[in-house]
Amino acid sequence: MAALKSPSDIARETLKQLAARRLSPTPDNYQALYEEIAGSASPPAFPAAALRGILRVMPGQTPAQKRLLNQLEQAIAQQSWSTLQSVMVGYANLGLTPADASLAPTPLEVEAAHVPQRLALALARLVDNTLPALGEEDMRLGDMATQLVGMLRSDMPTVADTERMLADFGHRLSFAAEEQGALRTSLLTLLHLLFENIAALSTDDDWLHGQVQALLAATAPPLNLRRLDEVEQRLKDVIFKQAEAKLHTRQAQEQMRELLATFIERLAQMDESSSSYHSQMEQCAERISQADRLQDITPLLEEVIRATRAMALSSRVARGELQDLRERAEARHAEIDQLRQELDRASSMARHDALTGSLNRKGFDEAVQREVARAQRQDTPLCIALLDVDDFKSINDRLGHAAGDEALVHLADVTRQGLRPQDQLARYGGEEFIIILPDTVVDEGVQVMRRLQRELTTRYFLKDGERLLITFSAGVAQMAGKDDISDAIRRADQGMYLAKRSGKNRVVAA
Ligand SMILES: Nc1nc2c(ncn2[C@@H]2O[C@H](COP(=O)(O)OP(=O)(O)OP(=O)(O)O)[C@@H](O)[C@H]2O)c(=O)[nH]1
Repeated sequence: MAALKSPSDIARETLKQLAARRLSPTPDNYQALYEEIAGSASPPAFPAAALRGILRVMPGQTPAQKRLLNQLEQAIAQQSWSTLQSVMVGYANLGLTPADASLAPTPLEVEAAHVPQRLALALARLVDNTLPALGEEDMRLGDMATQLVGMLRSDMPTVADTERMLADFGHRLSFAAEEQGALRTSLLTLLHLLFENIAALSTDDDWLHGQVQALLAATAPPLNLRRLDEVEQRLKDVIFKQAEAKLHTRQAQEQMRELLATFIERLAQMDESSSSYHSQMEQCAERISQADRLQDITPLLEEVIRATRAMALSSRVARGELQDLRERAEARHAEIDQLRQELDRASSMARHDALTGSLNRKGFDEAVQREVARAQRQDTPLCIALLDVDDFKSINDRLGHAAGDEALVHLADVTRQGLRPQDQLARYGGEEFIIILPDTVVDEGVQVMRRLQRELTTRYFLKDGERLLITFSAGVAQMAGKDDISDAIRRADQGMYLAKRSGKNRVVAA
């Protein structure tokens, strides 16, 4: 700008500049501008010392704050008012305008704004696992879960989205869970009413009454699958007993009716034949008393013999009919026995092994199907371990079959206690057990089995004061991809066979 001589020119120019620079017309601004235009005052010194003092107390914990502190240091070093200005604006905008290009988040900030992948996947699994328990009544909840799981399994889900969607889902879930709780309670109430009703119908049957009382006790919360299994079995017994009682009553009534009808008919016949027999006898006796000659008596005697034979025949027929009735009653008895055997077969189809309380083959088949589906849905590993007690025959031979049974119960107890709640133990054959290990890779599965072996060395099986060490050989196999589970079981079996062959009390990964 050319030097201006007259003060009025300088004053005019100062007013123009105030407007041009959009500065407030304060006395300070006017004076500073006037001196600048007149060239009379030197530019103010840069307050580096004061700014350094401020620098020392400025916060610098977060990555963004550290970056701004660096800029402030540079501004002081370069005595740059514009850098200083951008630092101050940066501080003022911290947390307000992350989208501002000058405040673009650093990689660390980006990471902090996203949910770590492992946590996101664990959350997705948690949401997935809650759904079966909630039924399918609430479609909206299902949709929300699908969206939430989809977001959690996407690339870098943000904390903000996760927080918002989890809060919405949690809100809806609390309603659904409350509803499920109420449903459960009212179903249980209905079940109890049903049981009480059965009890009321069978006041004269002590056995049935006892069973119903046991059912009522077994269906009191907390419930679990095993107790429900017992309930199922008891209920089958009760139903059978009811059916049997009904059948018995009907058969007994029928037999009574038949017997009564036959009896009356026989009685009438007997009465008829015996009264005609009697009158015939009386007539014969009369005629015999009047007969003087033997040849007159002979035909009368023949008549007596004929009448007596007819009488005997009619009694034989009556006896035959009664015999036939008895045979029919026995045949019905055999039918009832057959029904009872069928019930026993049906009961053995329940899910648990009666001796050890672990799952039986049917229970295992159901459980493994569930776990395979879950592993495939969630893309998690699944292991199968097959174990067979070593030299079990010698325990039986030496201590008896009952002691062998107790040893199996001991092994099942120790095994169950050494496993996680989500692992499942099943009795696969006589002294052979199978374990489902969800979320487990083969090396971990082998470790689990070795830990069980160690556990058995510290917890002896005690029989009549004798401490017996029970050992087992095991094979462990991991289900691969979309494998058929029977492949994994077959491999585990091969592993177990190898463990036996290589000296027993071993675990082999297959
Ligand atoms: N007490 C009892 N014994 C059973 C039961 N189921 C099977 N067994 C017996 O278990 C024994 C298994 O014998 P083996 O197959 O020769 O096996 P082992 O003696 O354990 O020999 P290795 O398997 O080679 O270690 C047989 O004698 C069966 O009768 C059961 O429920 N209770």
